[in-house]
Amino acid sequence: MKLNRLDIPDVVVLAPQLFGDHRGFFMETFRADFFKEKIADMSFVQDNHSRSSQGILRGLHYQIENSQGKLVRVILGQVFDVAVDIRKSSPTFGRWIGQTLSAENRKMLWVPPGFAHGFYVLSPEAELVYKCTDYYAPQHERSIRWDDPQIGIRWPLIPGKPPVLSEKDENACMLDTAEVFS
Ligand SMILES: Cc1cn([C@H]2C[C@H](O)[C@@H](COP(=O)(O)OP(=O)(O)O[C@H]3O[C@@H](C)C(=O)[C@@H](O)[C@H]3O)O2)c(=O)[nH]c1=O
Repeated sequence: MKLNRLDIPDVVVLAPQLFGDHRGFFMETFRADFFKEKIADMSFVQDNHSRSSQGILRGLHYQIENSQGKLVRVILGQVFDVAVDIRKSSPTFGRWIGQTLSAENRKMLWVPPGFAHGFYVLSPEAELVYKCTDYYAPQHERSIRWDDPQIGIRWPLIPGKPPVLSEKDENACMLDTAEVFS
């Protein structure tokens, strides 16, 4: 597993080692010992899987209590995946990291607790799977606007494919009025 720390050091891109042969390929996508030693001493309690069509944007989501760390990968298609640091005391508060994750590049993004997460679908269809360090807690769910100018995410929007949002995400608030982490 190759590990690459990004401009926000807590956010990590992982690239599994691929073993290809005449049958196809094999790769390890998660090992608790590696994760604990190299990234964070946290355990995962929930796995999620979602499918979305091109132009769908989900985010920017977080849970203000039971904050979830998420280990995200794409098993079909391609997305632009984003983590935003919303820890008030962090030197990188309000900054974002974006990575293209695809079934082809097999990269994974580690979005730590204390970050908001979202993605925009670049391919005709995309399926995302992600492991979470805490359980879904709808009462603590929050959403920040994907296009908050204070955050300034440079989404690689496809011409003619403006982001399609859920009603919850349409009504999301800006970072300056959002509940954030201390
Ligand atoms: C997230 C989630 C949703 N649900 C249900 C609630 C709802 O009826 C349906 C769809 O939920 P949502 O609209 O919140 O799904 P979605 O917009 O895909 O929400 C997800 O977005 C990405 C960006 C994340 O980071 C995730 O943590 C999660 O917030 O699924 C669960 O049962 N368990 C879960 O863990």
